[in-house]
Amino acid sequence: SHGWGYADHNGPQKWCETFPIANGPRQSPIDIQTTGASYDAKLKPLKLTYDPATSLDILNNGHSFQVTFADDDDSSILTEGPISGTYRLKQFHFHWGASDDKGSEHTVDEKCYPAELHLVHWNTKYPSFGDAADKPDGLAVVGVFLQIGEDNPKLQKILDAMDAIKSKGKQTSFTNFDPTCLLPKSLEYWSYPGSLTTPPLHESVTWIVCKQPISVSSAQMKRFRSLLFTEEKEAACCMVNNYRPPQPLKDRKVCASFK
Ligand SMILES: NS(=O)(=O)c1ccc(C(=O)NCc2ccc(F)cc2)cc1
Ligand SMILES: [Zn+2]
Repeated sequence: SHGWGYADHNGPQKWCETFPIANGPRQSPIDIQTTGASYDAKLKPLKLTYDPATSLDILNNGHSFQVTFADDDDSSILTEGPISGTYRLKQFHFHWGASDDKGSEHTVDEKCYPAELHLVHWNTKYPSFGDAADKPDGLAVVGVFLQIGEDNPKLQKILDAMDAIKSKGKQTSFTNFDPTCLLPKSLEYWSYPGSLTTPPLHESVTWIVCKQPISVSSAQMKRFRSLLFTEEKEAACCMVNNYRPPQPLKDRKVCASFK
């Protein structure tokens, strides 16, 4: 199993052997040091316009599970915020830990959350996601932290679909889902120039990390952890700790949309 993963033999500490950009100047995630983030009055509020008709299916890709969207028109888009132009929603996915004390990719003053949601968008100045994915202004990912609290009813449809995508490569229809329901009440955010947090680690992402988390219960987190990294025919390995640790900030500034 030569492919990258999250185990000791193929995990984040090894990715630089195949993807040297892993040690590049604008890698993600990072630890967001709140006192170092500067309020930028020029930053606009995020504008997320999603059409539930664009949701297609849910897939276990062996690294996470993702809900994929039709992106052949401007039905589900991100505009305003720190970006210029229009970015189309391609997919969303999560990262999480083996226990509630870890799992997020970004951290806030070294605080970890049990999970992090990523809504992945690509810049329509390029013809497709694949074309945008390696351009410095190609992608914009909205990150939302999950914190342990009450059962989150908005996750129910996702959790119910998990039984059908337990192992790597499994996929099932997932229609009429509006990811707006996964966003926190406040869309105040931090933003910084970064990268994909998994190989190929392209430095093409404008990161937009929401300050306010959404809730998930411990029981719901246990269901995330029942997914498998492995294919049906392989020895089962639970999908947990599928997160990259924070990377050096280097010569970057984090800006804040709020005081
Ligand atoms: N965790 S994250 O939000 O930073 C993230 C988002 C998307 C991808 C991705 O699409 N990878 C496959 C891929 C990458 C480049 C391509 F050109 C084609 C497919 C990876 C990581
Ligand atoms: Zn991600």
